[in-house]
Amino acid sequence: MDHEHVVTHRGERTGLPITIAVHTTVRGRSAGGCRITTYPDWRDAVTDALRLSAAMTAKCAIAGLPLGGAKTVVAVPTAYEKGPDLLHDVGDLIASLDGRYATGPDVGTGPGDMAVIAERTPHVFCRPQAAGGSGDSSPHTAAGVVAALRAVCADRFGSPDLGRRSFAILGLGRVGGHVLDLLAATGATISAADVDESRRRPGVTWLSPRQCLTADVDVLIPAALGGLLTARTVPRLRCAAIAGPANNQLDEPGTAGLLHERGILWAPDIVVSAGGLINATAVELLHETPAQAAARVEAIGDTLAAILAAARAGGISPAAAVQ
Ligand SMILES: NC(=O)c1ccc[n+]([C@@H]2O[C@H](COP(=O)([O-])OP(=O)(O)OC[C@H]3O[C@@H](n4cnc5c(N)ncnc54)[C@H](O)[C@@H]3O)[C@@H](O)[C@H]2O)c1
Repeated sequence: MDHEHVVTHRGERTGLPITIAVHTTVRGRSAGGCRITTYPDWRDAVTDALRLSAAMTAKCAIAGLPLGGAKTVVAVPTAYEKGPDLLHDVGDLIASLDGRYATGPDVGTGPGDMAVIAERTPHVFCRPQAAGGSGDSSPHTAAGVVAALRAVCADRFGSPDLGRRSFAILGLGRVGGHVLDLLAATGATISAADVDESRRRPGVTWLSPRQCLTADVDVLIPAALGGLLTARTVPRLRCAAIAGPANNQLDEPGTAGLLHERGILWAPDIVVSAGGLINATAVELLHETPAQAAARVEAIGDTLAAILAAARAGGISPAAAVQ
């Protein structure tokens, strides 16, 4: 057993199976989001909690946070509408761990849900600012992405100057929209796509999602869904580098090798996407000032630069270097 503590509990109000997996608290208390979604069987949710909590340990360590990894996973029936009862069940189970674990948003939960969980336990991060939390994480995630883009451009093109480069942003949601604003301020050449046409922006070349994925640009920025880099899509790519906030961009780990063989620099999403987590946990769990938290987010650039340098020196992919 790799994990320090795993508990599956039937919620007293809802009867739904809630699993909390604490991977480790060796580096500090554990943190990780609360995922509420459907699974074929509740045991699959337990398996997911084990996998996701171990991944959180790696994410916190790479981000330089003195925290361990953990995760809450709740398996709900199809079309289930969550309400305060379920969130209070989750809060009670977190409270039973006496501060060893703090939760935040994940698939199926958002900052508003964190405020409801906080009615049962203080061990919550990423609540809305009005509820005493650090608020929307997406501007901080975007700041981390831009720090990562500078490191990518320095490594791939010999200069961190973003204004001289072209970018294609796939997904103009909360994070993608902020990244676009930050890049536009540098004078960079930007194209973008979103399935939602209402996200179209003036001054930006608008593409279909398919065109965006294969755009002839310096850097592709995946900012929508994961799983877009596959054995089928990699041969069609025309970008020189890829770095973005979307989680789980590779369909499977071996795809990093395909990108490396094609000479496309892929910055691991576990590093690039960490800004929101870093800011929220630094401010709410480690009680740092906003300036200290911002410095941690900015350090994503230094962390990635070191990974890219190690990859270059070893002739291996950045994904292999981050292992
Ligand atoms: N919000 C954060 O702080 C944060 C932190 C870490 C990682 N991420 C990851 O970054 C990604 C974006 O997060 P977000 O918070 O901006 O989400 P969001 O839902 O606000 O935005 C996603 C955008 O992608 C668009 N989209 C969906 N499918 C698409 C497709 N096939 N082609 C083109 N566009 C498509 C949606 O219309 C939407 O505008 C997600 O993968 C998320 O898990 C977000």
